[in-house]
Amino acid sequence: MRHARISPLAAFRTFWPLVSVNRAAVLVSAVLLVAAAGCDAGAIGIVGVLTDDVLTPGDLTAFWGPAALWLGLAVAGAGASAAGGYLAGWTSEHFLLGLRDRVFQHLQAVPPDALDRFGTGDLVARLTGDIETVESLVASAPVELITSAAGAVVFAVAAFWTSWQLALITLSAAPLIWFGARWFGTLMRSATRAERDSNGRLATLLEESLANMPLVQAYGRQQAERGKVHREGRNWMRAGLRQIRLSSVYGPMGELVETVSVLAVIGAGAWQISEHHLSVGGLLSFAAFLGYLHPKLQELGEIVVSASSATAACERLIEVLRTGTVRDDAPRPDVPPLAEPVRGAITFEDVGFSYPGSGDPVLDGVRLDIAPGLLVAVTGPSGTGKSTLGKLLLRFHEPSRGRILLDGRDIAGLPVDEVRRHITLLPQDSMLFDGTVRENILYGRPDATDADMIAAAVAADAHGFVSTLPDGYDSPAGKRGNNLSGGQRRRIALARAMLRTAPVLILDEPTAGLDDDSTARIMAPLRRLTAGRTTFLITHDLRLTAQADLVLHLSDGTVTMTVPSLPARTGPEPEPEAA
Ligand SMILES: Nc1ncnc2c1ncn2[C@@H]1O[C@H](COP(=O)(O)OP(=O)(O)OP(=O)(O)O)[C@@H](O)[C@H]1O
Repeated sequence: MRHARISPLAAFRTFWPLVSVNRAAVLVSAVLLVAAAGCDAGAIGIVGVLTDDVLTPGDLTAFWGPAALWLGLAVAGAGASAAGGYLAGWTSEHFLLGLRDRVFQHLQAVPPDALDRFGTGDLVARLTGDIETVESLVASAPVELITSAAGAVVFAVAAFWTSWQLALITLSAAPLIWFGARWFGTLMRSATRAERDSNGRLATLLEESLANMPLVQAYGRQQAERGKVHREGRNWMRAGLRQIRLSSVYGPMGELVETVSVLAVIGAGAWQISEHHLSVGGLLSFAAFLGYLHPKLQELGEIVVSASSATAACERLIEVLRTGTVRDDAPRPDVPPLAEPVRGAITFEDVGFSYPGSGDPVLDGVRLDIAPGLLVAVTGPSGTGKSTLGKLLLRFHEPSRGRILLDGRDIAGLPVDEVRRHITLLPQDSMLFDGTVRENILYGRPDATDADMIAAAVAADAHGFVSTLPDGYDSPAGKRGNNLSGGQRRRIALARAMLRTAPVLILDEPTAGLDDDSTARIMAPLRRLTAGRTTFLITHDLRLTAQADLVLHLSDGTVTMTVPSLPARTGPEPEPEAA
């Protein structure tokens, strides 16, 4: 798979405006770090003075002035370095937090199926490792670049001031370091891209394998799963080793260049001293400047290398940010806001839909007119578009043609949040969170009172079993609700849906996977939930179809509508269990 390639500068321009960074903090930290480098340079200059004025003549009285100045510079340098370093770190951490929030916010607006192509583990890798790498390029690298470049300039000027001939010899290595860094940067970038992609694939594999552990163990497939994890782990290791090989060559190559340059300086310095163009103190100062200048040049080279390799992570994040979100323009002026209370009348006007990238229409010219409060069973063979109908209602996707109306308003012209506020989805998978039972029920309406919550649990036939849990509503549901049985999870999900007061309901196979007893237990709560709400009940279960006011049968993209032979909502509404 080919990836869009971007330069470090383009990556910086993409990500820098995404997060509001405290620019004053960036500037102050850079100034402080440059000041620290200035103090170091000043202190080194004093080495030469001490050598020539104190050590060579053996004059202790000349020691105290330069010594006090050196100490003062050391204290000021340490203070500036500590404050500048902290401020730079503070900016980086805030940038990281802001960028992760921003990318996560984008993901929340992407239709759920569009996220599937990444895989959960890979998305986690992008939101953690890749974001940190982007931070290193966009927030940390500019400060490092400014301070290293300023440090290099300060020490280079000081070196020129001491001996311009020796300084020229030293700086002749700079172009070598620069081109070397560019070349290594290109190699590191492709190595990093391979490493990040492999990391994402391994994370997805691990996530899937761990989530499916009951199946893996029950089918005795542990060895096969171990094999898959090992193979992907080996790919990751190889990609990591390629990075290590490159960086282990880059460091020593820089040191080699430095050694050659130092030897040349010592030789030329010795010749200058013999010609009386330079004092021993001057050569010592120069050597000390060199000791500081070379690391700065090396740092600049490393910034070039790591900036190039960081673009690989930038590309992976840009892929996420370019994944299309649900269109949520400003409300269309021709669509008046919904009149409260929303009744839940649903109309499909000649609706057609194809998934992006697949030519065949899933729905083709669907026309429906559903009066408020009707229970509509949606049936049809697998893959005929029953769930797709619900996704269009929730605006996870937009119809390719036609319109969907809620109480006569085109939902495409209303804010997405407004549409979803009036629709409750009860997905096939109960989707509980790792919190308490209370938190899971209140997810439907966080500001509901305890009395409302308990009333919803009673109506969902959940109150009885919740009361027997050790901590009642404060008992942990476990990861994905694992502390509860399948039927109990379903009833908690029902209570959560009950708490929402939305007039439209989408139930996706509410009895799938439940045995007869559990199905029988949720029938009455289901009828209470659907009462008075326009309900789309996606189901293959004939017991549920028989309860409906209308049955929609999907086939070949079109819909036929029938009235079930057994009229449904007749007879008294079943009473909820006693609280
Ligand atoms: N995200 C997607 N991208 C591409 N095609 C999709 C996507 N989701 C579903 N489809 C295709 O659209 C068609 C309708 O899918 P949908 O899930 O709506 O069917 P369904 O009637 O609900 O099936 P089932 O009864 O098996 O749940 C199927 O052919 C499916 O392969």
